[in-house]
Amino acid sequence: MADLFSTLDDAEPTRPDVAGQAPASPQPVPAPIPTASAPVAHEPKVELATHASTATAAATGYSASSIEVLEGLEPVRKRPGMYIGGTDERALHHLFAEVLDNAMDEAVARHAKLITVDLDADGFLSVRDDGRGIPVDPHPKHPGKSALEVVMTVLHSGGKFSGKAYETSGGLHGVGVSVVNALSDQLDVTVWRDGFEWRQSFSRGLVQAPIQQVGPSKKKGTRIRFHPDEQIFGVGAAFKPARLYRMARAKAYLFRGVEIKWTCAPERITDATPAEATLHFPGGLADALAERVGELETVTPVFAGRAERKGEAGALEWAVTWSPIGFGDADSFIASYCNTVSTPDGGTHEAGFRSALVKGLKAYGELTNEKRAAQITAEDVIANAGAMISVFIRNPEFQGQTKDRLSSPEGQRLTEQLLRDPFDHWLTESPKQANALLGFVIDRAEDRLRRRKDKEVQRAAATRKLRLPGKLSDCSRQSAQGTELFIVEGDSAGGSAKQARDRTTQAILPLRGKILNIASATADKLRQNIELSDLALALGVQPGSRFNIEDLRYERIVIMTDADVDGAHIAALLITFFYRAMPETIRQGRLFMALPPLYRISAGPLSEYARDDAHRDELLATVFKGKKVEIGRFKGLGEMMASQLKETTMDPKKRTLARVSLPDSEEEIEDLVERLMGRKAEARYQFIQENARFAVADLDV
Ligand SMILES: Nc1ncnc2c1ncn2[C@@H]1O[C@H](COP(=O)(O)OP(=O)(O)OP(=O)(O)O)[C@@H](O)[C@H]1O
Ligand SMILES: [Mg+2]
Ligand SMILES: [Mg+2]
Repeated sequence: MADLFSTLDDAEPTRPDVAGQAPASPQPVPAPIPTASAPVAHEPKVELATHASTATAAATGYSASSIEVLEGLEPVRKRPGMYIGGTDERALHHLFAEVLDNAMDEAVARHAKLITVDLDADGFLSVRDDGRGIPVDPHPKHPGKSALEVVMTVLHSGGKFSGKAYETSGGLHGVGVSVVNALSDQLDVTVWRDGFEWRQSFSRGLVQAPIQQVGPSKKKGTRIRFHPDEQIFGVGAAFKPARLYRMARAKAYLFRGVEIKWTCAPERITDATPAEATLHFPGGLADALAERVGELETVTPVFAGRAERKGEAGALEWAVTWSPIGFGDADSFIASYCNTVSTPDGGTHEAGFRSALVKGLKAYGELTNEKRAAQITAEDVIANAGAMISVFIRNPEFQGQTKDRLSSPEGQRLTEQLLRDPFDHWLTESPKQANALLGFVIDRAEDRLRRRKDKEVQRAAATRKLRLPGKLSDCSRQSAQGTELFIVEGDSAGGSAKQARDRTTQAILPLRGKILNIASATADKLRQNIELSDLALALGVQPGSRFNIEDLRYERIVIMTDADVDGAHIAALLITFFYRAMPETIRQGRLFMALPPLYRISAGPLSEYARDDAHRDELLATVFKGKKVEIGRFKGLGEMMASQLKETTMDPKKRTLARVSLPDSEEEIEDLVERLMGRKAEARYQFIQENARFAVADLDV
């Protein structure tokens, strides 16, 4: 062993740190420490090492021959995840992003004006631009190969490393199109350049034939036509026109100097995606945001603009607005881009954006003597903002090849720098909108501070007297009067409910999974059920004989589950639990069911929620009669936005609750419980389906 170690030291004679860490003196070295110039001492040891590793190899099957070096594009096919983030639908569409990014780089460098995207009937996707065309002359470092072939088959080959051929490009690794090539069962490149048309074809990254000069041509540009490999993406994997169209459209908004022509074989389209479209948006991000915001009422008009750095490359375009009720499917959003590459995970440019907004608002607060502005944080500014930002910088750094997050510090510096002045101007220019925005953001800050305080009070209260379950989000009011506990199915619905509630009077307790089937459970089992004992804790009562309605910590108990069969089952279990363990809650009319809607029906600006199929049909026949409607079905509470949940189900001013009541005779009750809870799953399922809204729930509040 000792010999082996010294051999390892020998192997790195140039590493000073290793030499420095050699055992301290005194060193009774039997032989001189071998160096590179002492081959005699060296040799036998190398042999020994070989010997030793062979012995290990025999035992483990792991030796030098186990270490593979993947050649050419093999690594891409072996580990696609590293290059395109997986092999799922998102990864598949990333192939399009790579090819489109390259065409867009040509456009942003002002060499191309027109990009054509076409998905044909056979599932081949073509992206063509009228730029300079990928160079086709022989590559100096790869004899016998054209630059085109090198670009297509060699990783880390490209014209975007030096900044000479492109100034601010989305491409930077020299990997993108070669990865697309590796993962396509067929890929054909056509280049028009220097008076000729050239072609070359590949399959799974391998050249099918040498580059071919097809004939003279006056055109210029590049076309990449490819078909994703089913061996990689799975049989039947295919591009989704809607997704491609959305990506192309988003791209066109990012550079007004480009026009994207979209065509798609009609037989591939299954939704409202157009078969043909010309995408050209001189209004840029301001238009993109206006379209996304639509008719929503906003706190201020859209704040949008563009700025460039003087003297060196670097530009910013932005558009932002604030909506008190969120933006359809989210309370806030930022769509960010760097060099036209979408960065869904954000990064430094978003940080710079937030920081410019916070600093600007705080400065404006100081200017107008609004002291409360001092407490604003980025969280408050962004909480209800809808924003789009696009930066152009030199040599950006992203995380990974899919470029989901921008990591160059330059992103923050540039964004903050270029946004500060215009934002300050915008604020001071129109005090009316500035004050509206500042007031709105201060409200958010105060909400946040109140929440924090609530939490502290809650915690203090919990340690002072009762032991409350950790997942309970209690309301801040101490007395029971006017308060409600919402028992919610699952953590995600719990999250939405927490956002949607009125913190003063509404408490939320999420329950996980299906609770125990009470009707058939023994008393012991019942006590052991954590979800149920948490529920009793939250209510402040003891189930069973020691129950005292005076202990109830809330005026109302509201069961809020999804409007589906599973939700109905959970609700049935809970009602039975209350009936068995604390029937007084029902007798005194303190137990309720929330009635979340199942559908959202809209036609233009008009929208209504429907509780169930019957309600939906009724609305369609009345309010929406003769209108072209869109019907959305909520899969669960967790899917609803906080604002929707509040409006439809939780806000005492707008919601409907159903009070749980008991049938008159004991007999009927037992029959109902037996049907709902008994061991006969069949009977229960049928009953719940027939009575999805519950026979026991009958009274509106
Ligand atoms: N449409 C095009 N027009 C002109 N040149 C192109 C085009 N597409 C690719 N190229 C050339 O091929 C090179 C390699 O493209 P590839 O997508 O593999 O890498 P990249 O764009 O440099 O970096 P990234 O891996 O970040 O995309 C580019 O740098 C560019 O020089
Ligand atoms: Mg590229
Ligand atoms: Mg390459």
